Amino acid sequence: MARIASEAMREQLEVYFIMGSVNCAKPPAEILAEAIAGGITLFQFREKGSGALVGEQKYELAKQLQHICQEHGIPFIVNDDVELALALDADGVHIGQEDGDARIVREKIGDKILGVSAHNLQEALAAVAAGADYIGVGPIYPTKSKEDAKKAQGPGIIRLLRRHGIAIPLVAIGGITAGNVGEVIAAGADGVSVISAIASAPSPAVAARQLAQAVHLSKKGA
Ligand SMILES: Nc1nc(C(F)(F)F)ncc1COP(=O)(O)OP(=O)(O)O
Ligand SMILES: [Mg+2]
Repeated sequence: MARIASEAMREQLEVYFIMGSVNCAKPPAEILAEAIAGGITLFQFREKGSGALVGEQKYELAKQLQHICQEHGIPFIVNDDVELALALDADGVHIGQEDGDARIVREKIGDKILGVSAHNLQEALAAVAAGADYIGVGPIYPTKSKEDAKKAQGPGIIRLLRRHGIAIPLVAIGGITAGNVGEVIAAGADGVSVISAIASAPSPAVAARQLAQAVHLSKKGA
């Protein structure tokens, strides 16, 4: 298997749903199936925060959600837990600045998708050098989905990275809604990643569809 091509990665990043059991008021499998029906393009299993599952229960939930993704051709990414990603033969992993050395993770996962969080130009340059396939940049807007989130930077950080020649596929994260997708794509993001905008929506399918429409509209206009 070869590394994913940049163009394919950019497309997959368009509507990137991130979720774990703590984000769900209904069964996670139900929410994921609805989100897929609404048009998400990529899924990240992020089992984290107070009350998150661990051990066998975490593994079983991951397997259940991975199966749903495989049934619909949606790539399945695991947050933080590289060993779990390898055990499941997941499509990739996402790591942050505190989750270990991206170079070592790249060696461990071979050609699987590697996503790395970046909050500034130095971290973005390091992620590119380490062999990341995409970077997650944010939080762009204030978020309640991540207990230890850094200060929101606004879409300007995306513009700054692009202006300094960061050309790698880039997804914006943090407080994203259908209403602010336009400015994030206009700033140079290839897509948006959300947790509560879909997981907490009355209809995850409608929420996913509105995000997808907003991204496509903004990309056409970009
Ligand atoms: N999980 C993430 N996914 C993305 C993605 F690009 F995929 F949208 N970007 C950023 C993060 C945040 O990653 P990290 O800083 O390690 O915090 P946590 O492990 O609590 O999520
Ligand atoms: Mg992390």
